[in-house]
Amino acid sequence: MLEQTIAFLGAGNMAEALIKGLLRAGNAKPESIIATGRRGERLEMLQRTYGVRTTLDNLAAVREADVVVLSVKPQALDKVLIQVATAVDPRKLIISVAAGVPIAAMERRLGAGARIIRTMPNTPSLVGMGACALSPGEHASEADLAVATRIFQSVGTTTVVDENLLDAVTGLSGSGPAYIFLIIEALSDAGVKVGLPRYTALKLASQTVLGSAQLLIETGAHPGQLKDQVTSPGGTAIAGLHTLEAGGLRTTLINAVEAATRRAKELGEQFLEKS
Ligand SMILES: NC(=O)C1=CN([C@@H]2O[C@H](COP(=O)(O)OP(=O)(O)OC[C@H]3O[C@@H](n4cnc5c(N)ncnc54)[C@H](OP(=O)(O)O)[C@@H]3O)[C@@H](O)[C@H]2O)C=CC1
Ligand SMILES: O=C(O)[C@@H]1CCC=N1
Repeated sequence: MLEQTIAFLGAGNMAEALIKGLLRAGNAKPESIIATGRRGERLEMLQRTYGVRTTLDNLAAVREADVVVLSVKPQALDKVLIQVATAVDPRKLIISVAAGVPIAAMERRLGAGARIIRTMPNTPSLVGMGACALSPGEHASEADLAVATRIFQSVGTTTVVDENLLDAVTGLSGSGPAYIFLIIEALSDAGVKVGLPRYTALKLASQTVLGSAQLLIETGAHPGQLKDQVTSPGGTAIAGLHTLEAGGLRTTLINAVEAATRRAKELGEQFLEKS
């Protein structure tokens, strides 16, 4: 159980996933969580559902908190940092989930000694299956990293990476759920095309993605080896794979991750230009 009071500035999708995970894992008490936002009705819903404290006042939340999670959109972050900077001191740990925004840019607003950990989680955190990478800033201690790791381990797996790799993480696992949902939707459409009822197709497509990932993780085998196990000589899978290769699926996925990584860098540059 974390003893700290944790404030989530901007209680949207990511913050809710983390709040839910922390409570479900028994890692935090509802009364030690404060969620902020702009809309009263959203905050009321969070209070009703999770029993957490809420406020429209970011500054008041930061004053009370030991750990501050910056969970607004990158475009809204600068304004929030300016708003709360006077209440941030070296006793508080700052955790950012904002895509693209560099630690140095946040330090510029919060003071050079600020203890910051920049992270990149993803939305499967909502069901405890997230993948999060964390990058500690210069002034964050080992204990800070342990606290942040504990928070994100409540909703999935964690990895520590150098900050210069976080945009790549954003392109791969941060944005990745969107790619996978598109693939599942497309596979379901394909199932319907070959005659399956929609519900059956969606169920089979989702379980195939889940099961394949689980098989890969549990066996530790190379994906190529597992692919070969599905692929009989002259069989059905190789016919499908040939079509995917002809359609450039690998290149398309590589291009997608590269484009999302580039976009994360752009968001960081835009933040630096404006701040
Ligand atoms: N969604 C994802 O897949 C991922 C998102 N992230 C990062 O997480 C962060 C949040 O994203 P996400 O949760 O999806 O976005 P949401 O839009 O769901 O949440 C952002 C929340 O911030 C609130 N907000 C906006 N301005 C302020 C303000 N000035 N003070 C307090 N609250 C404010 C919004 O309230 P209102 O609705 O009232 O405006 C909203 O509830 C982003 O920085 C994003 O880069 C990281 C990994 C994955
Ligand atoms: O699209 C976005 O900006 C966010 C960041 C990572 C995933 N979604």
